[in-house]
Amino acid sequence: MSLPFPFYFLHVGLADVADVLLVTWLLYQLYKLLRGSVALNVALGLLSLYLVYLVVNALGLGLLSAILGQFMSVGVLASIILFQQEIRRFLLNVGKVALEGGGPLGWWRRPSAQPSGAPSVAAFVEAAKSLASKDTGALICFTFTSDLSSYAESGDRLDAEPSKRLLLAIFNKTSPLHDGAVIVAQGRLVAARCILPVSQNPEVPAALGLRHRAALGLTEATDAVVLVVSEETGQMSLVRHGEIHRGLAAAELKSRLQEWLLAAPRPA
Ligand SMILES: Nc1ncnc2c1ncn2[C@@H]1O[C@H](COP(=O)(O)OP(=O)(O)OP(=O)(O)O)[C@@H](O)[C@H]1O
Repeated sequence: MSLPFPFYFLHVGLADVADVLLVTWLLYQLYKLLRGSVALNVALGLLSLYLVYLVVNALGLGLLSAILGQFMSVGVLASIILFQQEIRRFLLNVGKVALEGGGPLGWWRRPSAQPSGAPSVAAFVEAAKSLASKDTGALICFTFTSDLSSYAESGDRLDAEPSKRLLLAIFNKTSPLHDGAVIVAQGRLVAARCILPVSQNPEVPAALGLRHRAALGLTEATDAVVLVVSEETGQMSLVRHGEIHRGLAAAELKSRLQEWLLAAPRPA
């Protein structure tokens, strides 16, 4: 069925309108899923390449069109490889909703039934101070819009209220949970012993070992803020957007963390 307002050369039917609305909704869900991660930049790069391909094709530039066409023909396979983390996360969420039930909207990134809002920083700062004074290492990641569930899955699930005592118990050198990172989301300790992606940036100072490189790696790929306590030097650092702020005093750590956690966008 055609609408009563056919455009000049287009015949717009109701099915076309529904089609466009569905694609818009899908693209919005995709944006929400990728927002805050490098995958969004990759997706935008691929989209730009596809638009160039369409223009080149329409202009009839044979050679360029053939070259870009080669990329496009392997596009689906390349996308699966490039977005394997996101596809896995998406399928995990679909499976979770199928098992636990829930409405049709927001199923892509349904927030957990945890209290929302920024976590109180006092417990983290007090724990960091105490760990630093005993030269005990720690790695604590605060997540905002980026979904860190794939990293949380690499460790042990906790879902606990953050407290200084609990953080000290986790990072105690004799604790089976002390290795790796703790992930904090929506004011809860989600998981411990998590493995983070290590930064490959050649400009990272050689003095920084794997703990600091892991903090940098995560913040290069996501909008997380990471608190690091060095086992070697007892220094406290904060990492955000792939940048490290080292040797912070407790007061500075507290004010920066407070500022960053409050300024950060909440998940949709
Ligand atoms: N990819 C990773 N994800 C999470 N934690 C990691 C990762 N790699 C290393 N770690 C943690 O860092 C510890 C090793 O730290 P390493 O001494 O190499 O780093 P560092 O940056 O020099 O830190 P420190 O100053 O505390 O010694 C490991 O025992 C582990 O707990």
